Amino acid sequence: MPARQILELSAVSKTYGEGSTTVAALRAVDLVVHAGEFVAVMGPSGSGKSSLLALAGGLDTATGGEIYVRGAPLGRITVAEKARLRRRAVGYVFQDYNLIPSLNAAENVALPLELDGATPGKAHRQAKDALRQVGIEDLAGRFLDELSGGQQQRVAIARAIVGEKALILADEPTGALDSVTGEEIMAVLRRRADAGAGVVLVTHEARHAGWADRVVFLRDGRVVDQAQAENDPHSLLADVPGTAG
Ligand SMILES: Nc1ncnc2c1ncn2[C@@H]1O[C@H](COP(=O)(O)OP(=O)(O)OP(=O)(O)O)[C@@H](O)[C@H]1O
Repeated sequence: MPARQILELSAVSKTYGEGSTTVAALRAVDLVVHAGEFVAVMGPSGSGKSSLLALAGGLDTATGGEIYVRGAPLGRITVAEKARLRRRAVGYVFQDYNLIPSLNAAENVALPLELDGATPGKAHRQAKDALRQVGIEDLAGRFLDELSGGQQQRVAIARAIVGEKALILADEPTGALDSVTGEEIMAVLRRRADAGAGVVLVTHEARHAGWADRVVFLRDGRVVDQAQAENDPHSLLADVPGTAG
């Protein structure tokens, strides 16, 4: 039986602005991510990687085409249905973490579970487990201003993986981490995919893309040559100044 589709982008386009200031960030992008699949998205700065992730996570709306998360068309479900789907099924690691300063690390991680109706005890247990997976269980009671940038980034990753999300979307999730911790985070994402999640990672580091089953390369808002990227992501980065990792 073929693996279940977790995410599908069908002819998705995204333009920002109007008239002479229009920017076409994505142009007719098709992409399917199955359960158990870890997909890396690479490409030069401005090629549309963050836009693709934001649309897939329902944080922004497409200008054209349709996006399906676990079969639900994001452009055609209600705002409430979309909010529920995002809470239950989607874990998102933001570039700027998006954590809540008045909550401690464990509370930040537990929040999406509690919003979704989990008891505080169960949510806290799952939050502790997610913090353990990213290596900072001992910092569960710390507030954000007591954590380093890298530790905050790990809290953000824990929040995205907590509660066995079906789809994990991570936008450059290792920027504040040293290379050893970065590799550990890749191993965490790999394990989530092996356990059945669909994982999409935006990265400019070829060695991180090496953890993925498939590499999708974007250029000027279009998907170019997945097969080549799969065989040798370095080759696709070679002519892009400032992106070789
Ligand atoms: N909110 C916005 N308003 C206007 N233009 C935007 C907005 N967000 C992105 N863009 C433009 O859309 C294009 C794609 O941007 P996007 O951030 O998706 O690229 P990226 O590949 O993630 O880049 P980077 O690697 O630098 O983060 C760029 O030309 C960018 O300037």
